[in-house]
Amino acid sequence: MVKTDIKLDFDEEEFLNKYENKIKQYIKNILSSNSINNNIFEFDIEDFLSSYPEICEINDIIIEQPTQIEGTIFYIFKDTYMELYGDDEKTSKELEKYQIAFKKPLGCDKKIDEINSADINKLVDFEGNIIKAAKVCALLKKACFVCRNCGNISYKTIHDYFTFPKRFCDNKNCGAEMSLDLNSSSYINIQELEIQQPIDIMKNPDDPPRSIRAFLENSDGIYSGRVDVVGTVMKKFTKPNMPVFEIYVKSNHIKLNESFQKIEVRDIISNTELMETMNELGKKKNIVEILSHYLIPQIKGYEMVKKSIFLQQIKGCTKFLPDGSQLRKDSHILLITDPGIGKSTMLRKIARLFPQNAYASVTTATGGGLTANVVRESTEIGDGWVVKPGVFVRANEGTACIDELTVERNIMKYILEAMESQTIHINKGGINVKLPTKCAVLAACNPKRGRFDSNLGVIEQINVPSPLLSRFDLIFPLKDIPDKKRDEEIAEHILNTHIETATKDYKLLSSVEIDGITVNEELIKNYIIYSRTCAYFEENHSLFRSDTVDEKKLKNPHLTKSAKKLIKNYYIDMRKLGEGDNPIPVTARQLEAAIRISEMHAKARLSKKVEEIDAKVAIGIIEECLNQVAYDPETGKYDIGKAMGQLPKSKMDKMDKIVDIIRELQALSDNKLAYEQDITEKAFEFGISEKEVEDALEKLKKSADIYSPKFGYYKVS
Ligand SMILES: Nc1ncnc2c1ncn2[C@@H]1O[C@H](COP(=O)(O)OP(=O)(O)OP(=O)(O)O)[C@@H](O)[C@H]1O
Repeated sequence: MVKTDIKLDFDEEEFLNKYENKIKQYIKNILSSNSINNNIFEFDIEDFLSSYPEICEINDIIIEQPTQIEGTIFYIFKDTYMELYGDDEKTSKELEKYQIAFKKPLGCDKKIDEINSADINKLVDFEGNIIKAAKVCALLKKACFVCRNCGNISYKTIHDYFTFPKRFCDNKNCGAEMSLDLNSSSYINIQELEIQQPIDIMKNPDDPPRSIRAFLENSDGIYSGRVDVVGTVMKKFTKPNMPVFEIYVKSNHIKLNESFQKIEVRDIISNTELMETMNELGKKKNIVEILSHYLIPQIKGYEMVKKSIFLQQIKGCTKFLPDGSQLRKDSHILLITDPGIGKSTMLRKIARLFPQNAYASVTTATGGGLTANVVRESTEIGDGWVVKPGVFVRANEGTACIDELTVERNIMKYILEAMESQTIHINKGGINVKLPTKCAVLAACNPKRGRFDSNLGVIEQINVPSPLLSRFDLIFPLKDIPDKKRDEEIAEHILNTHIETATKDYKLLSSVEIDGITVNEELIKNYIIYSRTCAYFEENHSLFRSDTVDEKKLKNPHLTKSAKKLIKNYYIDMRKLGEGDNPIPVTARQLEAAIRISEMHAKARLSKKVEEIDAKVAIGIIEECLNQVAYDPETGKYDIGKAMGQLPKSKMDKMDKIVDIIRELQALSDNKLAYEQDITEKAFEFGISEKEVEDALEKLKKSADIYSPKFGYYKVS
């Protein structure tokens, strides 16, 4: 008879009579075929019941009394282990470090906002996003007690973290209080987490999501991601001498959720009819335009922007270099919009499309809120330093929708790393960790002066430093220019949207028939997942059915010779325009953007190759962008500097000219200073207006190329 070290309120004798042999046989089978990781023996309830369906009631017993059953099963495990591998003192002591973790219990999955006091001491299974993670600490798990009176030694498993363990000698004629021998006790890793209800599984996504504190035993350190947790609901006094408790979850089985696409794709490839529908859709001409149009039905117009956003959701091809590093497949898009044209509506719509898509408005989030924060907060264990994943981390594998984007230089490097290498390194407060940010960025902001001015460079109109600006594949200025026809269309659209949402008689916002196929938001989402993961390559199906998807084996479309030729010729022709003293029209970044967008378009057509049509569309989108942000009306030429963060070359030339004028005037004057009036007059001879002189002097002072030792006078630095 085994004796657990916990006061039992269940009949262990009866439990063992009924189940011990089958549990022992199950453990023996597992031990002989698997190694034990991390000192955790995972008791897979679902797997156990598949071998012993006749005792399915054991699942409910475990759910109702997990702590007691964990103790009993541990001692059965210990007996079995020693039967198999020897029962010497050393093995017995070694085994003290082991733990039992329950996984895949049946019928106890809950949403975080459903976990309450009725679940105390019961097993629950829930999923959520890690919003806070403390550093890994050591927990006294198996306390060793020694009786100073009679020398008796005994062990006690610690389940309740918030009461320090005590023990009295269980020798008959002793009963003295035992003392804790910390050196002979055994410890395990423990990490405190805060896990939040995912919005996509909330009844009302607009409610504030609830979170719960979880203590993860045997943690290797997990700081972000969506996780499945199996644990026991515990209670902790909130205040001494008050019978009021806070609830938390103690767990030793947490699993990073499978990648979202994988779960969705598995549902899709098991639905032959759905796949046939989508393969039919993929064959339609202009399928990309059609689906892009219906992606954000509540916003009228901006078809090119919607197409780019639709393609961004599909993502480029998964490619690895020989050293295993991955080429960025995400396209980042920046919308610079006049007020009130619908950017927030677009971003929120995309953020709600998939669980991996996340929304943040920089006016509320700090820089760390975008990448990750390491802050000191009240924690139950550890020294208070916690990691709080930001929107780029929460959007891993999805899209980070960043509204009101403004970036101060001091946080730029973090965002640059997140967007380019798609990871962020954290090393603060004793926490040193790398978090994945494999997300596309869909950012939007208003121009500083309220309206976008095509004569000015982008960098002059928004608060985004140039190194960051050059990471965006596409920059679209959306201007609110009064236009009778367009205003009528938008007014009609907004009014109809309001009528439909009031009468619930959806037309604009509902599904649309395409050659007998009903296309609604659900189908578009499935289509995006189907094309993004290249599940239309049948040879990929086996990958998605396996436990882990080896992305290196994933089949992707690749550039055909004709597509490659088209992109290369476009790039070379554009570069020719920058020869001599002309501004540089495009750089290699636009070349890579063209490759990524071509791949997205090919996948959006469910094509197994990236063909000329895809390259043409990609070049068209990039040219549309360049026309709006890189075209310099003054010179009539493309100047990528105007778009990607430098001043237009025409403006730079004028500023250089003004510095030359100051230098000349300095040399001619007694006080070696150039008077502003003289600078303006001289500049006028070169066609530089007074306003341009004023702006240039301001910029030159800011960049310390010149300085003003006396009001109205300037000197070259
Ligand atoms: N082209 C459009 N089609 C349909 N609705 C539109 C359009 N433009 C604006 N709206 C409506 O106008 C309102 C303002 O939109 P939204 O808040 O997204 O604008 P915004 O660009 O974020 O404004 P701001 O830049 O000032 O924050 C929304 O209700 C939106 O539906």
